[in-house]
Amino acid sequence: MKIKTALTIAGSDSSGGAGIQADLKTFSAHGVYGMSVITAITAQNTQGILGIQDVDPDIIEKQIKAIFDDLPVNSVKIGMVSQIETIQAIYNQLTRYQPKFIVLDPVMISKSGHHLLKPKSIQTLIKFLLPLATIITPNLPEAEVITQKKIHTYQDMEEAANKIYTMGAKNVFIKGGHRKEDATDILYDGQKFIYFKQQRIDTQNTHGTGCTLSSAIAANLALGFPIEKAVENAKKYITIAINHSLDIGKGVGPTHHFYELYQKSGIIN
Ligand SMILES: Nc1ncnc2c1ncn2[C@@H]1O[C@H](COP(=O)(O)OP(=O)(O)O)[C@@H](O)[C@H]1O
Ligand SMILES: Cc1ncc(COP(=O)(O)OP(=O)(O)O)c(N)n1
Repeated sequence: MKIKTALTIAGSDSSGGAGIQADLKTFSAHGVYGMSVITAITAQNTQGILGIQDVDPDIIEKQIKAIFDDLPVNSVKIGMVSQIETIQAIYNQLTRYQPKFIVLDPVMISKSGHHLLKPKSIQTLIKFLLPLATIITPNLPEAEVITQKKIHTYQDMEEAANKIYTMGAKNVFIKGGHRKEDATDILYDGQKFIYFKQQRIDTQNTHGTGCTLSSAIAANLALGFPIEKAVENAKKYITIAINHSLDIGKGVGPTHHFYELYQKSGIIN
């Protein structure tokens, strides 16, 4: 069997629950070979973020170049991009190498309330990275920022998906993890809205859910699944990962990436 590969371009989370660490665990659980470009180092745990150090844009470009000049890349996931210079570095290299699939998680603010994207960089992300996306995966607050409109109902989620689609993303997946009623997400491919219905799981341990979901989509695209099936599989994956989330640390614990769980579930062979 030919090995499939995925690249995450994201920030490091020292506590291992989100960012690069969650992405690589997710790739591994799918049997996909993971590679990483680190955009920023966060000193982070289940309680919050103590500090952020951005990586020099030049070394970000070199990390991307080092990978694409040597290794096959079946899909790319983009997470925390932090600042304008980082976005430009990623844009320069991805337009050069043109990977087939780009999953863009427009990470803005962590659950603990810290800015992971400087507010003045939002328009740069929308202008440069959004049009490169095979699929963009905003949570509700991120979709509200991108569309500049409040979202309460399913109808609002559909309207936001439609608006973000017109901005240039080929598919839009609005995540409902911040809904009170349920955790239903909606995918829009420019023609139809597909609902991924899910009851809320009663747990406080949801650190890294967005990172896990977006990297699971990237893993499924790398494995060759079409977009709708890739999202369906990823939604199953995140639901199992939250169901088995870990009560570790003093705050919001992380999701669990346990290869055998996914094998037993039938999502992964
Ligand atoms: N309590 C929960 N129960 C079930 N699914 C959840 C829960 N919280 C989040 N999810 C799911 O996790 C995925 C990530 O969503 P979300 O938590 O909104 O992302 P983010 O981490 O970017 O804020 C979505 O599929 C969402 O529906
Ligand atoms: C380094 C890093 N990247 C992204 C996030 C945000 O992760 P997310 O999956 O949205 O989870 P929460 O932080 O909201 O729990 C992060 N925290 N750190």
